[in-house]
Amino acid sequence: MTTVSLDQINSPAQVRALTPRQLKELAGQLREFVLQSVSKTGGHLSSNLGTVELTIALHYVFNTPDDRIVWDVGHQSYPHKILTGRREAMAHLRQQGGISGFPKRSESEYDAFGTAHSSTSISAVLGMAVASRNLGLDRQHIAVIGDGAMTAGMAFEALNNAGVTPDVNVLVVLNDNDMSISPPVGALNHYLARLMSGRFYATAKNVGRAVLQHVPPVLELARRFEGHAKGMVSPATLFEELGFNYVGPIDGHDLDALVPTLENLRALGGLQFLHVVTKKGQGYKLAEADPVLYHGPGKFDPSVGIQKPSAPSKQTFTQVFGRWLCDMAQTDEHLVAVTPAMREGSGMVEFHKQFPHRYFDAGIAEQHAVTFAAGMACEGLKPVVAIYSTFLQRGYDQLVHDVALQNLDVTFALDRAGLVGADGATHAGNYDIAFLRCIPNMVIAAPSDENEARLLLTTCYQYPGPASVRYPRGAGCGAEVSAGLEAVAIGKGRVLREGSRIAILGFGTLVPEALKAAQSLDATMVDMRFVKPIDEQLLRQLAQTHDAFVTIEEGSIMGGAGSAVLEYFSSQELACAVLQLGLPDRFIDHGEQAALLKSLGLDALGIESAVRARFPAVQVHGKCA
Ligand SMILES: Cc1ncc(C[n+]2csc(CCOP(=O)(O)OP(=O)(O)O)c2C)c(N)n1
Ligand SMILES: CC(=O)[C@@H](O)[C@H](O)COP(=O)(O)O
Ligand SMILES: [Mg+2]
Repeated sequence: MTTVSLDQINSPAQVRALTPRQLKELAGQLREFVLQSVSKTGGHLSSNLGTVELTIALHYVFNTPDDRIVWDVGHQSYPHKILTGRREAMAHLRQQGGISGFPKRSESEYDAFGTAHSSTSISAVLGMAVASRNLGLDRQHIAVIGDGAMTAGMAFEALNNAGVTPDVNVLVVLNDNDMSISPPVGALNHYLARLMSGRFYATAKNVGRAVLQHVPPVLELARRFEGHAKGMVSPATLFEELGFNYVGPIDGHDLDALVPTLENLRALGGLQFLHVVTKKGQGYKLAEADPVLYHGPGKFDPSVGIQKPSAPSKQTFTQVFGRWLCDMAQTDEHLVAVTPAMREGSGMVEFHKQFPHRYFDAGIAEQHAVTFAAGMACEGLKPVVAIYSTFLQRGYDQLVHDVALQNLDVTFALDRAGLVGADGATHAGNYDIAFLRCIPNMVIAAPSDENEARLLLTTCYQYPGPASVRYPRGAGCGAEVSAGLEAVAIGKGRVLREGSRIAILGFGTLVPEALKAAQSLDATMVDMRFVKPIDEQLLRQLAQTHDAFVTIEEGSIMGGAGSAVLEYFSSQELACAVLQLGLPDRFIDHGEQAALLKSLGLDALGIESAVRARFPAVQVHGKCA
């Protein structure tokens, strides 16, 4: 028998031509390739090591791309990318101009649906399945969803809808590795653990394999659904109650179990639910031992694993928040903190350790997290919801209807505001200023550096209503952070530099770059601190002494802080020229944050030249004539 080589596999059709033994060889090579490749580029490692066999089995059994596979979150889709013609492109994964870290329809016909925000897969495949049914197309639709992603309400909304949708082929593959990014939370996790435990798992694995070998598959499954082989499957699981045929749990690393089971399910069609058990980090001992650390590492040497940096690096905004949270919690016993499944990314590991009873991981459930905080605020607790800007999009109605409308005292720590780098457009926090500004009662703070972040967190926390503090991924200019818990006046900016004719109004962490430009232009530079309420008094004063304004923010220009300035001037019938700098009206793909900002003209030089181009008198004379 010939040996298979991953180098020669460029499409699933080639996978389908392999023998069972060759499929196993391929799995070994694919896993090694994923490890080597991610160690060079950085990316989501543990989840991908865990989906190698499942990916091979799915492409082997199903007729992709005609059959549709939707990868939930999509952070586990690297083996799929490699088998669908993107092996070489993996060298530029998540880099500017390179392929995305998530499935993307424009990238490949095999990427049936763009994902990255979790728990969308079942809704998407249900929609596709209805379309196939209505268009008379005979195809399969598969959602691969993790146990973490399964905790979101949206996944259950889709199951609920699917259960009463006639004549659709939907296979949900629950990839249960007993991990979210952090250890999983919630009662569903306990339920899945019960399904997996004891005799059910052992029996399904051993007896199931024997039966599948000796009994015609379709017949065997039909028998099971009639209840004649109930010892092999869990009786009346939640998923069966919702209208699916539940099969499993089976070992998701065992191709001999996966392939025939999937073949059976394909033959059956209709609503199928397959529970597979995998290990996050499978095959790389260090990741198996610490799947959290290896969830989304940067570059590392796989022979030694991730090492602690030798030199201390700059403090990130996330770390500033994490320290502030612990310090504030020490002084105020009413403080409670909520995360929708992002403990590590939001800097809450230490808070969880120190205040376990005041820490709440709501699961991947942003909507619930926001309203849960609202409920606590009603009763006198002071919740801090730490949430990525992009994920707050999921909790928008809850923010408007449950928090702001009732003017409840909830503080939102909005991490990953602005461009996020390697995750790209799906994760960019570009819209929060625009979507928060229009909500009555909201206070919106945009700190310009690390120390300002601490000051504004305290200020917003002390404000007895809904307030948000937005800060970006990574470090800022490296400002020293005071140890105190001082507050500043709400809605007041600070003048950093007095110049003439042109005033630059900075909102957030582009202020240091804008200040450099202001120096070259001899412009006034203001750190506005707040987008809402905006410092009207200062704007009025500046309007009397300046001819032109420049606003700058790491957020969408449309509806952003610059728009707030324009709205104020217009309401006062002040005819000031305003140049709005920020993020343009298009999605910005992955790439290194600083390089992307530069390419958008949002570094000091870019700001300066935009100002000179718009207000040419400055260029000629150094300032407006
Ligand atoms: C709406 C949303 N909230 C949070 C996240 C961040 N996130 C990405 S992967 C992940 C954990 C997913 O767990 P699971 O589905 O079990 O996949 P695993 O990582 O175990 O492979 C989280 C919380 C997200 N992508 N989307
Ligand atoms: C897939 C996903 O949503 C997360 O893993 C995300 O990539 C984390 O981003 P950070 O690295 O910015 O925490
Ligand atoms: Mg998981």
